Amino acid sequence: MATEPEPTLPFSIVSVVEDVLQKHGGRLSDIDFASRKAQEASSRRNEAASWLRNTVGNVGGKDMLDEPSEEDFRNALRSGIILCNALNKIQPGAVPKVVEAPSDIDNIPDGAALSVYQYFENVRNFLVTVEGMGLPTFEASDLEQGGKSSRIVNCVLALKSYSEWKLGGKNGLWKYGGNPKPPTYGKPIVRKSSEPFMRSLSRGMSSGDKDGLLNDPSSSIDVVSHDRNEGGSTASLYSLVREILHDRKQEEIPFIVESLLSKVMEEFESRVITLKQETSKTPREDKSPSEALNSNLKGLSDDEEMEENDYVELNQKKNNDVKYNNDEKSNSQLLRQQNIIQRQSENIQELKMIVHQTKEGMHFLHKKYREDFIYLGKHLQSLTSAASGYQKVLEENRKIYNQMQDLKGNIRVYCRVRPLKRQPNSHGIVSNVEEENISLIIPSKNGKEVKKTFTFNKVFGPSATQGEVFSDTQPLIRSVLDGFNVCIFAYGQTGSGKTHTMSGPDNITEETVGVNYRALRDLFYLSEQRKDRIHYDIFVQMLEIYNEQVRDLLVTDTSNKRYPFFKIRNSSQNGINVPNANLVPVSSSADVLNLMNLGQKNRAVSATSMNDRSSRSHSCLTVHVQGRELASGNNLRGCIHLVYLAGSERADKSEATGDRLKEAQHINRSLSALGDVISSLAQKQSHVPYRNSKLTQLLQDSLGGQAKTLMFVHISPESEALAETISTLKFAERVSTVELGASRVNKDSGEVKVLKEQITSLKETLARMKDGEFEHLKQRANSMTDLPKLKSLLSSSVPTIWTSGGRKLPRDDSSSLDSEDIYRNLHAGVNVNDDDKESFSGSMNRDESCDSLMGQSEVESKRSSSPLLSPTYLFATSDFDELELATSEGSESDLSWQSQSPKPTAISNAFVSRPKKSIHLKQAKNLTTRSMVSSLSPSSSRKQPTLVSQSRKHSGSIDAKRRSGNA
Ligand SMILES: Nc1ncnc2c1ncn2[C@@H]1O[C@H](COP(=O)(O)OP(=O)(O)OP(=O)(O)O)[C@@H](O)[C@H]1O
Repeated sequence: MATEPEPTLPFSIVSVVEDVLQKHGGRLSDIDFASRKAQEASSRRNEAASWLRNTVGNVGGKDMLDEPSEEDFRNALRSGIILCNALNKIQPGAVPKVVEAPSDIDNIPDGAALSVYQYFENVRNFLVTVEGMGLPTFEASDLEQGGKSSRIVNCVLALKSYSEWKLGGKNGLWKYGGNPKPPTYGKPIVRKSSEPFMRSLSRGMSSGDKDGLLNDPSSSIDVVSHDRNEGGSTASLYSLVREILHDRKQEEIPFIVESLLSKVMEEFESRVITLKQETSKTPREDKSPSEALNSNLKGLSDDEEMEENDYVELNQKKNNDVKYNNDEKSNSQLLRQQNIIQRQSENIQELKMIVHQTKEGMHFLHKKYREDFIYLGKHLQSLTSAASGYQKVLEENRKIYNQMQDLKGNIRVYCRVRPLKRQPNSHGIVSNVEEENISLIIPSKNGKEVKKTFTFNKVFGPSATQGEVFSDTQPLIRSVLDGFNVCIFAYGQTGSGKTHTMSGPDNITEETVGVNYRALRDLFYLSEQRKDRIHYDIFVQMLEIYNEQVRDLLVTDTSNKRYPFFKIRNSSQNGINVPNANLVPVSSSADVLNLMNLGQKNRAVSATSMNDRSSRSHSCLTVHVQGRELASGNNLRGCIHLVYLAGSERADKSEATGDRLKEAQHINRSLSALGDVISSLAQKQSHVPYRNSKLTQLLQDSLGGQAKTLMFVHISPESEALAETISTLKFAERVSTVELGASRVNKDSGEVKVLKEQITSLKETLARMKDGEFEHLKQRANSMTDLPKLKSLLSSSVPTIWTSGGRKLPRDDSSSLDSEDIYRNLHAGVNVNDDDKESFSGSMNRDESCDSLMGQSEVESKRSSSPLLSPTYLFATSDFDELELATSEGSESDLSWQSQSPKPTAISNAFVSRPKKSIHLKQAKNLTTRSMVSSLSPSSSRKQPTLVSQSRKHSGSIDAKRRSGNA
């Protein structure tokens, strides 16, 4: 069985003894040996007395005291009885006869001498026996006072030792010196003699023979044997011991040695305890670097974010530490550390794996993100292009929409017939109302009734609702928000229903509300619908033109009766022609209606004999729309004019005189100017006479160009209003058919025939010319069917050419003239006599309304110089018979003017020659009116060759027709 190697102490026993000797050696010399000796003697005596008492028991009725004094001890043993009994106990019969003490021993004083016999016999027997046993003895005198009680004690203790030896089962010869060990450390070592000890000690000291000391079995000081290999130390120890003991008495040495050994043991034990304590606390408090490293690594193991570099660094540190700890303990620690490192390595590998996976995940996400980004980019691109495409589509839609509006005609005329008033002796003249036609029953002089039909873009009968009337107006509102200018006129004789159409009746309901309100409602509704694309700002102006002066109707301070007049500036960039007038921002149709009410109050209204609400001025409500496209930032601007034209009644019927007559003249003049402008626009003339009236000047931006014009023409169905009705309808129809005729040129081959008839008419006119200057031209013209040739011929022959407006054109401008110009100027060259001028002046007052409707007012003075330009003339040329009937209820001067006018008659004759009913009425109106309007302004010369060439193709049929007509 393998034995555990004893742990090696970090200190030697020699060093302990040395330390004790050095510490306590000096003090040992001061020990009180006397007292120690007395103490020792007392202790031994007590031991002996105790043993005797236990062995012998009560002797003579007296027990041995536990701690007897020296005297008590001698007295108790003086009789020799106790001693003999004790000896007999150990060795029965050793003393065959013991002289007992007398029975009255209690009466004998302790110090009294016993009988000699007793004394001698017992003590002598005892001493002889003991001596025979080889035990120490004493002298009998020692039992007496002054004797050495120590020898008695030694004898008793020897006897005790013998007894114990014998009781231990030992037999044979007992030797007192055979007792090897002292009973305890604390008890003094009892030797029979100290000499052997001292001898052996001295011998060892003197000879240096350690064996002598070691071989002494009685020596209990064997500490040196442990240090026998410590040569130097042992020598110094000897010298120390010698120094301490050399002056001591023999009997003191055992005590000194005993004390020293006791101290040595104490010192040794304390050192061992200290060592144990240090050993037990060292693992906790004094960590080695490797242990500290382990702790660090453990901490790091918890940290999953430990960087690899840190780990390498720590690993190096650890390796260094491993080198530092190379003992077994360190090896175990190293093992633990290696385990930890292995775990850490595994953790790191795991972390690396996670990092790798995370990196791959991130890479994947990054790649996916890039793909998504690219996809989104493409998607966004497609969305952007789709959005821009959408914008383009919207723009295209807007263009198409407005082109469609254009195809309908930039100038559209709607006719509305008011319900017949229930008046006595009043009957209606409207016989029929269709989609685009209205027929009147016109009484003739001979009692026959003639049916006259007029054609418009739309005709609304008396039963038409407000909603139906507005339905065709609605598309124009959208155009306003698309950036177009729109102008809606309400035209007609006073009391014919203008206010009803535009505003509604007095008691307005949702159904009866007029065009104004509906248009504004749609305007705001559409602007609200478009607000995510376009932001609109909407402003309102309301102006009045009274006696050719412009007033602001949105003034709130009406205390000043003298309204300021405003100038019209058509050069403004923002489309606001009267910048000084109030321009009120609005956000709802209700705002506009409130402003309209204000304007209506401010409007100059005066009673007339025909209608107490008849207004004597034009009023114009203008809604300006400014939009900003949110996507592109583009701005657009549009406006809508809602125009109430003043009543167009004839001056004689309204019994106007004085101021009223002046008002009527201004009104008619401005209406005439409006007719001129519309006619010019319809013919696409390069010059449009906007500046001939405040009305046309104000509406300049909304008449012509991309602007859209809608005219509501109102007629009264009563027979009393026949003349006004016919005048109104003729003007309206001319406006309507002129525009539609222009758009139908390439569609209607029937026009070719009419154009050819125009040429024929020209030829016939020329034939009647008496002027010798043009005689040869007439002859040549008669032989010509090619207008360009005619034109070039005329331009080379005529030194000065006058336009319809009376402008004098230079010769080099003549190339721009067409056949109509030529035709017109041919007539302009005719001398008109004074009678003609007067008759014309007279006819103006007579038929002011007709004058205004015919559209010739550009230069008042030029009018008289060229009767051919008179509107009255133009009407007469188209349907002379009807006009004659219509105006038959007028003054005689009308008829006389017409009859006195030779040129209209000449022209009308040309048209009378053609069969009136041979062409569809509408077409006939269009063509006839076109021919008349053509006489006012030049048409496109580019179309002439085409028309002429067409005329050539059909010349045969025309000639045949003419021949049949003549026949
Ligand atoms: N389509 C219609 N249906 C029913 N009543 C109508 C219609 N048109 C006009 N009226 C009525 O005829 C009368 C005259 O109409 P309105 O006042 O509109 O004429 P006006 O042309 O505006 O006259 P003025 O030029 O004098 O202002 C009004 O009482 C009106 O209610």
